[in-house]
Amino acid sequence: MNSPILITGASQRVGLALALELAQAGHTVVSASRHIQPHAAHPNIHPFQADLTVADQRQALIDHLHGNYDGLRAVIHNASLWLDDGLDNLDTMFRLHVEAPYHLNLALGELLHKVDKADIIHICDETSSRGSKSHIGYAATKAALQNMVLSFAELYAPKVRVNGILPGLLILKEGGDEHYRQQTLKKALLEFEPGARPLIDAVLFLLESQYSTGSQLVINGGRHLKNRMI
Ligand SMILES: NC(=O)C1=CN([C@@H]2O[C@H](COP(=O)(O)OP(=O)(O)OC[C@H]3O[C@@H](n4cnc5c(N)ncnc54)[C@H](OP(=O)(O)O)[C@@H]3O)[C@@H](O)[C@H]2O)C=CC1
Ligand SMILES: Nc1nc2c(c(=O)[nH]1)N=C([C@H](O)[C@@H](O)CO)CN2
Repeated sequence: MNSPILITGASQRVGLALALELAQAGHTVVSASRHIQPHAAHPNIHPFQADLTVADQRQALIDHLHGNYDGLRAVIHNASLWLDDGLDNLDTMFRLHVEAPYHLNLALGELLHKVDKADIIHICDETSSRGSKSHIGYAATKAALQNMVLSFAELYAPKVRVNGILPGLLILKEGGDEHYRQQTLKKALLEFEPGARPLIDAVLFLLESQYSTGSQLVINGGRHLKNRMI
């Protein structure tokens, strides 16, 4: 059976590392993002160019999956923009973090139900459960993404498991200064920049897991325990 894993936002950084790991393990990966990167080439990775904030392009991805594959092994919602606050940015992040996963999950349910075990994984953020005064809109739209884990887990059980991953720091934004880097690292008990590995490990765990649905895996280096008042 021809049942790939769809990863949104796999053109760079964490999503790309995840796509390569799954492709090297023998999975077919459909990678959907706005840009197609030559360095992301792998015979098992099938790139699909789409801006997922645009309804027609999102629908083209859905039609492509229905037209070319018999089933879907997993959908991983990784595509994201970490934008500053502002009305336009809030709208863009709402369309990417909420509207796109909502429509994709509903439209791809039939394909997911065609395989024996299927997974949907929402890549959220630890700020989706505690807020962020510097990225209010980002945290709020990721919170909605986190909330949809619960609804879709209930809707699609038992055949499709739906889980969330809440990372703290993975990879710092390029171009940040050393002071910002040190300040950010110090926010966790484990004071290093972990890269994509913790998220890849969490995805591999969920893909193998038989008994997790509607759950949230937090990978934040113990950030919630740092500088506690008591
Ligand atoms: N980096 C970190 O420390 C942390 C990351 N996370 C989460 O982990 C995930 C991976 O993080 P990271 O690798 O840093 O994310 P990046 O911001 O580096 O990459 C996000 C991906 O989303 C894609 N994307 C952005 N806009 C759109 C769009 N409109 N349509 C389709 N694809 C889009 C980008 O590709 P393109 O530009 O080609 O469209 C890119 O591949 C994200 O969900 C992020 O929120 C959570 C906590 C911390
Ligand atoms: N889509 C993205 N989301 C997030 C990013 C990013 O670069 N792209 N970065 C962060 C920060 O690294 C943060 O965790 C530490 O300052 C959060 N989300």
